[in-house]
Amino acid sequence: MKPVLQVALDLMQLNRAVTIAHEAVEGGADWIEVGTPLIKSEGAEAVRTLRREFPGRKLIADTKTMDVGGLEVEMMAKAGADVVTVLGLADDSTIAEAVSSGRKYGAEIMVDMINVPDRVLRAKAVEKLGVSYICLHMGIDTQMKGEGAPVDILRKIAQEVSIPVAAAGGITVETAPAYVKAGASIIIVGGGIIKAADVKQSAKDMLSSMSGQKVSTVLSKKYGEEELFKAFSKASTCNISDAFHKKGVIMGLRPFIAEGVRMVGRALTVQTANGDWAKPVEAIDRAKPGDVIVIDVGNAPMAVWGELASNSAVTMGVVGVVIDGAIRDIDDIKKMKFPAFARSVVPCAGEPKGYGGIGMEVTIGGQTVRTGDWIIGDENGLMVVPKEVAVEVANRTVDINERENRTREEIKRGSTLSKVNELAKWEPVK
Ligand SMILES: O=C([C@H](O)CO)[C@H](O)[C@H](O)COP(=O)(O)O
Repeated sequence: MKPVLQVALDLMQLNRAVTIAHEAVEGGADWIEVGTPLIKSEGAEAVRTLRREFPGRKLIADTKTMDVGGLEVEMMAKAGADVVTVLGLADDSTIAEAVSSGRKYGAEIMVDMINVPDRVLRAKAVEKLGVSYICLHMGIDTQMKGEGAPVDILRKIAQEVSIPVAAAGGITVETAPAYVKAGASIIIVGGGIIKAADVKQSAKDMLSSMSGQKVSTVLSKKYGEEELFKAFSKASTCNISDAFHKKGVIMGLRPFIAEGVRMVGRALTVQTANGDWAKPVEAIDRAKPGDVIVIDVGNAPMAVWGELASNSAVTMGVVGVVIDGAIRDIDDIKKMKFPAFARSVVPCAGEPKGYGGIGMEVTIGGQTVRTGDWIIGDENGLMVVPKEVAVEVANRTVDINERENRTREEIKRGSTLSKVNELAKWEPVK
């Protein structure tokens, strides 16, 4: 049987959700999910509204019920939901009450296995409680660490239960086919559709992908450790700053970077003294392709880097230089389009005496930088992302960038930033 496409309306704003739902249904989406964020922002009114907008179409209220299953299912069923989600982590009595209430008020129960330790065992157990669907789900925050819903677990669940199994969690046109092949009857997609400028086409593409056709997309899957260069190259330092909660911004250095160029690389750190260019230049020979040489010279006035060092760096595949101090030959360096960030430009350099060292932790523009940390720079400025959190920050960065693309599309259609975000409604009351 053809798998069902369920579009998850994970938005705060109900009017946006209705518009996106219509576009998704025009693109062929089968079921409509009132996403958890939408239920938390608008309550049962969101379910009522979407019920009115889509009479006869399967409507899922993603309440993620953890307690008081009977009452929550009653509320959602009365508001028009056909399916209500309950967490697999909930007590059996919560799930049993939800099933009873669903039978009374006309709603089926889908059990969301998010963060359940043994999902196969739990799926078999809840099936006995009378639920109608099992959803193998990797939550959005967990996805940001580069993890998708495990296909092998889905396959095992599908083999062990006789009720339909859904898959959810960062699914894109690249990853959907594997879940269908593993036995998923329902493919639940949020960001992989609702972030698109053209939601209708995105839903069509998802359905094509689910039927086995090769489809390309601008909406990204989540990235792992080995794909961070690609991930950080997809968005600006502004997106990174938003994703990293304004941490990691290297202050006070001037960008000497060509328009539209983004410097992305892993730091190779250097410490030196005023004007001493020995260790900065020796670091070039120790660098790996894709490194950014990051020099701590304590904002000293004499240059420790110039055009010859930049040409050497290009030879070694170094992608840029960051100097908490002075640079020279900036006219030539700009002509080379070699990304450079420095506090000042001067004509004078010092002597190669060899003070300092290579590879140690340094402080640049108020930020700690270690060899291996990610350094990203563009015309907006310079960021450092510690290696330990780089996967999560990179995925959140790409997500922010993609959500902005949808906002931009709605502005293009005649809205404004404050209207799209309903700023007046959501100004903090305290
Ligand atoms: O249930 C969901 C999540 O917990 C936010 O409420 C999403 O609907 C589900 O993860 C599908 O959305 P994507 O992961 O963005 O495809």
